[in-house]
Amino acid sequence: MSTTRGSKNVIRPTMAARGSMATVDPDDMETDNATQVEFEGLIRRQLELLGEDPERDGLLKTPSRVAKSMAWLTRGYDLDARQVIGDAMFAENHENMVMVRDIEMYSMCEHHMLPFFGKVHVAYIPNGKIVGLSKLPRVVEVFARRLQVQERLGEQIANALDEVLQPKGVGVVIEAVHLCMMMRGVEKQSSRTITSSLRGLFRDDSKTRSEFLRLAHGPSASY
Ligand SMILES: Nc1nc2c(ncn2[C@@H]2O[C@H](COP(=O)(O)OP(=O)(O)OP(=O)(O)O)[C@@H](O)[C@H]2O)c(=O)[nH]1
Ligand SMILES: [Zn+2]
Repeated sequence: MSTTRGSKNVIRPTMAARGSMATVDPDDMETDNATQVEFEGLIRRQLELLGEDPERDGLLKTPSRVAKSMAWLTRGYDLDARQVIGDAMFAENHENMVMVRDIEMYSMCEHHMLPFFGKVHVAYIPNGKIVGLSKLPRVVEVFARRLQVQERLGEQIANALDEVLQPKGVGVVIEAVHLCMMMRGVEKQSSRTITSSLRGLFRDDSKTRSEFLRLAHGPSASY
């Protein structure tokens, strides 16, 4: 389950941003100076090609802001699902479905590098061990924070949970809107894309599949 960008020169998030995603300052990005300078140069050139003046006051810090922002938005390349789950797996004989639904997700489509975002519903049936609930949204982050397509995002989440938890089944449903279909191109404002990735009993057992899809698509609770 190799998930890193490798050793190439890339703008990268800090160790803190990789390990503890909830608390890190998005501006707190580490990178080697040469990579940062090169990236900022590209953004400055992009501004010029857009007919802008990169020296005007409002744009002076934009290349550096964009570099930090992109490092943050793609930090999933430096994360690994197995590491994120760590040892938060506990022996437990729970034989029914466990589901965390309505997990907020922000990603970027690899075709236009525009955001797509929405909700992810993740469920599994344990096989002798359960996982810390917070780890399911963390695994979503590992794969969402990259250049993606929605279908692959769901498959990668399902594969990672299947591999690490070895459960009786896994189900992942993603409901998302794509800005590349809203603010440009076909300009459809209310269409949503729904994908599902099913493994084990979720794929092979119709009752399990129905229960999962009913729970995933049912109304959200309001607390
Ligand atoms: N399957 C899939 N397609 C996506 C996703 N995100 C964006 N796309 C699509 O990628 C396709 C790229 O098509 P192209 O014809 O190469 O690009 P384009 O001319 O910009 O396409 P339009 O968006 O139709 O203007 C578009 O149909 C997008 O809607 C995704 O997550 N999954
Ligand atoms: Zn797109």
